[in-house]
Amino acid sequence: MSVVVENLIRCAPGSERILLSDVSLSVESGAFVALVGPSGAGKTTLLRAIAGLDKYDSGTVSLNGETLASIQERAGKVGFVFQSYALFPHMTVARNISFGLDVLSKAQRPSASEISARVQELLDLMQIPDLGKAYPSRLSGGQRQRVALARALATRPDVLLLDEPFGALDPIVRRAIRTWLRALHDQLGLTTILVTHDQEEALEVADRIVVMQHGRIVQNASPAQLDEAPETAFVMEFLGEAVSFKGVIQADTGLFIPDEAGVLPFATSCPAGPAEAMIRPFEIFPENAATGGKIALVRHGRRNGFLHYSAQLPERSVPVFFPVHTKHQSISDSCQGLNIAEARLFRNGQRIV
Ligand SMILES: Nc1ncnc2c1ncn2[C@@H]1O[C@H](COP(=O)(O)OP(=O)(O)OP(=O)(O)O)[C@@H](O)[C@H]1O
Repeated sequence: MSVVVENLIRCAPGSERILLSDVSLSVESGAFVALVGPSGAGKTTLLRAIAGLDKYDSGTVSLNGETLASIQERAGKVGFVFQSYALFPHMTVARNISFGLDVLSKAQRPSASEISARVQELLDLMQIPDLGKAYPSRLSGGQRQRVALARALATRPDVLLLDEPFGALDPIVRRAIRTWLRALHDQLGLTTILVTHDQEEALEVADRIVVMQHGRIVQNASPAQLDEAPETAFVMEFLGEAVSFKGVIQADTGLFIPDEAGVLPFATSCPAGPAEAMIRPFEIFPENAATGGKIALVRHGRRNGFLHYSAQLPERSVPVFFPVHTKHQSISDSCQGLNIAEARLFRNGQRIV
């Protein structure tokens, strides 16, 4: 089921403060979209608007081309899960899962035996087949979140909205559960929108990443496009560690000339003028690595699949990462200059092309 948001505007109740500023977003049926951005960017506000939980001042939200104005109309089509598991502590796991079905009107409600079969099917799907009779207090964080997901899926929604569902889980469980969630999304043919603070999580599970800032969408792209061509310096920094070098693009030579000594110029087809080159530490290449070079390379250790070094420039040191399979011996303790030709170029915070 596709989700289309058009020109959504929402002000804080009773004030002029804009929470969503003309937001438009189109999510294809079957897509897995991650909404990312700094705290207060408007991610939850947008998700709640899509869920029909909050009113907005203008704009439309449609599901499969149909504008739906209230949560009642959306019940069953949209399932949502929040960070706080919000399970009812006095109900068993099975009752928690069937809650959305139990509260349906008599005409809509499946029979008791259909409900219990559905609950068991969901417990199996969530890989917690034996927990139906347990109470939430007995469950681990990961199990509770699976129950919350099962509850959201009980009405067989087409759209799944997730607001930081894994925020409270430890990193190992978090990694396992997100891989499993992506498989579940594919298996059930859902359209999923996930709000997350974890950029790595977003890049790993989503087909598209929507970056929000100040109540607006600043970029909506595939993970590869976002990495290759971030629209703004903010997006570049937000999605991972980045090093910035100020400089100027020369009209006559077509070279970006960095201000700092020890950083090598590189050719660009971008228009001349002042610019900022931004690059990931693993894209920086120490040129003419040799003992006795001008720039010392200091090893710090190994993290996230990279050997972490810093290059000691005259005014500051900058991180330089090498893939872990790089042989120690082949990394010299100094170099003649840093090659930053892989950098993206920005002017006034906007990428120049
Ligand atoms: N009902 C409300 N009344 C007034 N301000 C609100 C209301 N709901 C949200 N806000 C404000 O709107 C802004 C966006 O909030 P929102 O929760 O959508 O951000 P977010 O991107 O989800 O942030 P986080 O990552 O911290 O959850 C915040 O500044 C928040 O204080």
